[in-house]
Amino acid sequence: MPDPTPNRDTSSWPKAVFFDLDGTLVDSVPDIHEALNETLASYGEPPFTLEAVTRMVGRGVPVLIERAYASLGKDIDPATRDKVVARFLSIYGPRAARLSTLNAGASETVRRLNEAGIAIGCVTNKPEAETREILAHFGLEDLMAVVVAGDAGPEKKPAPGLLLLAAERAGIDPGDVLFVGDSENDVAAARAAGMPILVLRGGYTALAAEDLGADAVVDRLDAIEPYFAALGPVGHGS
Ligand SMILES: O=C(O)COP(=O)(O)O
Ligand SMILES: [Mg+2]
Repeated sequence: MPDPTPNRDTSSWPKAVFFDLDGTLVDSVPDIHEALNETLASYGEPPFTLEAVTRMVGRGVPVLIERAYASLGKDIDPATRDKVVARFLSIYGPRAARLSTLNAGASETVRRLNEAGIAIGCVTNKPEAETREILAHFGLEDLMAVVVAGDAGPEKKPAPGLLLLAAERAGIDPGDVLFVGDSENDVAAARAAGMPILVLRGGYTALAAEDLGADAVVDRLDAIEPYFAALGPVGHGS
């Protein structure tokens, strides 16, 4: 048992919890996999396995397409890539939540924190339209104080800009926000933004969860709350 820390007031920390989307709130890769293969087929290219696509997700759609073509051993110039991105989104957009499922504890955790007065955000490299479609499909969009997606303007994660924009829009100091993600991009973005970071095991990364450099690793999203006291303004960084 950890020592009790009676003088530490962490009851008001965090003021907000931001969640990554793909691989964190939602296991979204089945829909990405299907749409990517349909996109590639339309250009006469062969399909990838679900596992291969899982390793391509995490840096946004343009990088997904670049990684797919790199895996095919093909160079792709920026103009062609943008055309393929547009085709992918036209296929993926209308059915981004058909095969996807919520990760264990996602809905309950977002609801409970929201009821406790903690502002909830979603900060993802995925574009906003598809992000909102997925959140709405799972009944989470209305619970979000802020949604900042990959096309919001700032450089995508691992840069900190999307997280900082979300904090600004929520009117909350970045140090009062906990970020929950699944990959090295999330950890790097959170560190650069000055936010503590928890990582969910089993997300979209080739690395072991313990090696991502997060403040802690959780097996399920409903296991994050016990970490609040330790990661709060006093505990963080100690
Ligand atoms: O769109 C992606 O590549 C990944 O999105 P994420 O930031 O929600 O993991
Ligand atoms: Mg992710």
